[in-house]
Amino acid sequence: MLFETIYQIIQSLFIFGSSLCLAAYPAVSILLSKLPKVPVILIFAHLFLLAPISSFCLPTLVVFDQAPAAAVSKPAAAASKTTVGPAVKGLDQLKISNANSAGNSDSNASRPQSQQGLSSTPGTGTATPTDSGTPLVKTKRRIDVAAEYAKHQRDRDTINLVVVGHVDAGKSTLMGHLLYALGQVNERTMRKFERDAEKIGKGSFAYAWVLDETEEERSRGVTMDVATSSFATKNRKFTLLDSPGHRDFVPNMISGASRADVAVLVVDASTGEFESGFDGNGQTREHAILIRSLGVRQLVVAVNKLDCVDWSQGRYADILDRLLAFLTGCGYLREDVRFVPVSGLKGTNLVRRIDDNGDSAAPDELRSWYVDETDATQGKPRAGPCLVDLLDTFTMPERPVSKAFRLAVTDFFRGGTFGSSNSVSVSGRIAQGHVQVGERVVVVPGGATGVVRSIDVDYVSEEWAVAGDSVVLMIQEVDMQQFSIGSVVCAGPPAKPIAAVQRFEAQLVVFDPQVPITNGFPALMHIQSLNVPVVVHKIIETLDQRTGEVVKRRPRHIRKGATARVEIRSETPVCLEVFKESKELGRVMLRKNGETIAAGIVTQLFSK
Ligand SMILES: Nc1nc2c(ncn2[C@@H]2O[C@H](COP(=O)(O)OP(=O)(O)OP(=O)(O)O)[C@@H](O)[C@H]2O)c(=O)[nH]1
Repeated sequence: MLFETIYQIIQSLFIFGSSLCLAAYPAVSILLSKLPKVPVILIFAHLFLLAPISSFCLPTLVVFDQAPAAAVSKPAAAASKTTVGPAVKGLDQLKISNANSAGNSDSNASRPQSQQGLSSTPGTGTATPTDSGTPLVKTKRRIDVAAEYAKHQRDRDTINLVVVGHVDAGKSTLMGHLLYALGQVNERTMRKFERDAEKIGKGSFAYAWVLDETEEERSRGVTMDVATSSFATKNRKFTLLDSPGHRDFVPNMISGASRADVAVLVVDASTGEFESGFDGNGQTREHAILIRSLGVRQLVVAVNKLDCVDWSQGRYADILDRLLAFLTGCGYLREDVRFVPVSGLKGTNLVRRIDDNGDSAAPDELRSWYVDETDATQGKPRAGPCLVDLLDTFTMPERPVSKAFRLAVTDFFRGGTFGSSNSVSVSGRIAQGHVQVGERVVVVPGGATGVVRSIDVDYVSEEWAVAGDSVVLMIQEVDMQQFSIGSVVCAGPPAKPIAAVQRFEAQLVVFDPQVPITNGFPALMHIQSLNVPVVVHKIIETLDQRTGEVVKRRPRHIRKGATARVEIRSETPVCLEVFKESKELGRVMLRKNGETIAAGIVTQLFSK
């Protein structure tokens, strides 16, 4: 304070002196002109000296007039344009924020400070310190993802569609042909698939090659892992998950199905083939039960290879009756299940109706009976809907966007599009919530944190993603060893991450195990993409499936088809949610000796 006062007095004296000199200058110069011997140069030198000093003093005075607090409370737009030194408290903070919004600084600077990420919320676009305290997150402005999603929901919402069915039912051929007919595969590629498939004696698999991409799958003519693709119909966008039908690959099929909203169940209508998929241990039954247990409600049944039975209406009707009885018995609603007669190989009834404006090559047998009943009542029968028509009417499932972010990891690998060695790319479907670039996330189990550096949604780079999106997140500042299949990436603090437990209670529906389930029964538990050994530690009680009332307490075993409450223990920590909190992360499936024996929901978690 004292220094300031003295400094101000000196400045005032200088200003007063220089003003006096200026005012007196004309009179003095006349006087000097009469006295040529006086050293005029000295007087001019004095004036020149005073001028710069006073021009320096004036702004300095203005700065000291402003209290530091006033500078902080100024809007950021004004503050970011002021080139005042770092001594002015508060402005250095703004500079960090602006520097962090590289490439976005213009738009950021013009917004009020409250919107510039100056809040202390982690991962919200501020200079978030790392463990070592250094600013880490080079984020863009914080996006209100829920609001953005609400605005663009219709344009961007994608339905995850899984294709299931018994081995060789024709799933890959059907979907490969559909993708080709929708223009997702170009002519040249298709002709190449045909030539190459022909060369190895697998000509009939050419369309399947669109989805079966590995050499082993192609040479064996068997899908082994889930293939992902995408396509759009008039009103819907789909992420397609083509799953394997062979019983050896059911775990892969579960991994695909656990990401699905809706399904196409493909059945082979040819003589004897429908029966081998449906009766006994066929995968038609197992897949239908599995996807229902995983939460899939809406189903299109593609009755395929009808060309092999001359498009027989009787065969179609028989398959429809048998499947409908079975499907409604295992929890599907009649109105959520639709049937369509098709040939994946010939491309019949896939993307066009078989009436006049549609497929001119459609067989007359099919034309004769496959009519749309609603139009028939108006006296002008037209062909029934094709596969794409039915896909187009799937109801968009609700996305739990407002819940805390959770992504169950399906796959992970070091680095990513930026080739950064200290980052890990993880793929999976967002089970709930949303995420954006720059956000801090936590990996469970383990609790390691990292920062989302990039997001790919269906192979397109995006700033944010929401529940239901199939994504690849590149996460920085986290070690690859922190991840495993089944890890769950969660919103960072202060949000509560998912629990990782080794003991929990579940309500199971038991299918048809070879050996009855008793206390201490070992099994393999599937949750999302994770398979983990567990033990049914204790059967608590059996329940009435319809009313939920207790039938028997502490029974010795669980009968086929019964519902029971059990305690399950796992060898390693598993990320789980109680079903009523999260439908996606609260479902479990038990398998034993390659057979699905039970499916259910998590009802309680125990920390120890
Ligand atoms: N005639 C006829 N053959 C078909 C039809 N659809 C598929 N196929 C044949 O059935 C065989 C198996 O087809 P895929 O598409 O590989 O069957 P898939 O269900 O995907 O097999 P997996 O995934 O390994 O279970 C191939 O030889 C196809 O050409 C059809 O509509 N009609």
